[in-house]
Amino acid sequence: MIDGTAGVSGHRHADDRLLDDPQALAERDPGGMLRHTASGGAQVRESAALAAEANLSVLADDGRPRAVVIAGIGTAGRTGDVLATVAGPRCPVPVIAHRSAGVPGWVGAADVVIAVSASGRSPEALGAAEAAHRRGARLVAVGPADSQLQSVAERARAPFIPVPRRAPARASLWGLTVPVLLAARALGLVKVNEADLAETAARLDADADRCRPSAESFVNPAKSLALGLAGSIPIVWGSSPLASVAARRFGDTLSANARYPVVTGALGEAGRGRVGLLDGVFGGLAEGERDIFADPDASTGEETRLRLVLLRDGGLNAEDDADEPLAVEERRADAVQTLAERRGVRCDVVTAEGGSALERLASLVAVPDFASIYLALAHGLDPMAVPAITEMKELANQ
Ligand SMILES: O=P(O)(O)OC[C@H]1O[C@](O)(CO)[C@@H](O)[C@@H]1O
Repeated sequence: MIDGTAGVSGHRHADDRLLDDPQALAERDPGGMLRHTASGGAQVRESAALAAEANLSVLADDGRPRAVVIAGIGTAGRTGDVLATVAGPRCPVPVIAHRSAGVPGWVGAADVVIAVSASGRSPEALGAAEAAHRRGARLVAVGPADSQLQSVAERARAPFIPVPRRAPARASLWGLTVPVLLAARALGLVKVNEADLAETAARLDADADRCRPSAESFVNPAKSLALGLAGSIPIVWGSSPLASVAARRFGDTLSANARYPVVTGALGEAGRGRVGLLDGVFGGLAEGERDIFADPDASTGEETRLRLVLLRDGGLNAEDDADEPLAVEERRADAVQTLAERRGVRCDVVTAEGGSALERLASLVAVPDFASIYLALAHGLDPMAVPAITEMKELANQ
């Protein structure tokens, strides 16, 4: 064994039969990542109720802030990106996701800091909460009850939303996101109403049902997405700012759960540069040399290829509320699909559904979340325990 691989197990090639064996799935998922991920709808309802009990209305006492900083790392940091995209380009104040300890130098009494941590003890969220308090900024904190973050919030007399801890943090995206959105709503910065929350929760429930372990690969969109990605280098592009947040989230879960390298981002940006990947060693050049008669079971792993996942916003956002005209986003998404087809690069498309921005985001996140777990399981990897993260923390002494 190579030094440092203790605790690392799994197999290089995905075993697709595992995915249709519910007992094997359960054995390989001892921490219950599938179960935790299926709780997205329940997390939305629970966090909405917890936020209603916290006194968020005090946030509005000092009027509209100059800026809102969402401080946290990993999944907690992603909630800042979600807020920025749900608030949209018409948001009257800057919404900034901040991922290092402390707060930006300009933060002061005119600003609001939302500190988020699934464990309630990340140095980034704690450092930001302390700094916000010192500088007289309005503070809101989101984390588990009785955590260090709660103590800082109490010292600062700041609202605290006690979101129950689910390990790992990436299984808590919805539980952490909803309080952030509701804090911003109390400040008058986003329009998220009770119906949006209920519909988002229902959407997450329905997707969890479609992606349940007992649903076989040919009817289960997450299992088929996972099997399509197996052995590839995934490229995940979002057609709109909202879809690009979902793309980055898929990058988080593909890396942490399935341990796949992945390129993610916004199609608008990719179209001016990274789209060139489709022509390269893992794209058109590999596809051009592919022997279509070769036995796929005899694969050596040397023919690693790109697989494009396109997250399309579906054309539901009102044009006057968007960064770019919808038609431009749609044309770009059609164009990249054509490009991939011309080069033989396979492409999966997930199209957003639902009325509100939050529900559309949920519809782009849910199936990929499950797919990342099924991909891990097909490789015999425990999607929850990531030895490299633990080892990294130990070595860096965090
Ligand atoms: O949400 P927390 O507990 O502050 O942790 C931040 C990040 O650090 C990790 O625990 C990894 O160390 C991630 O799982 C998490 O998203």
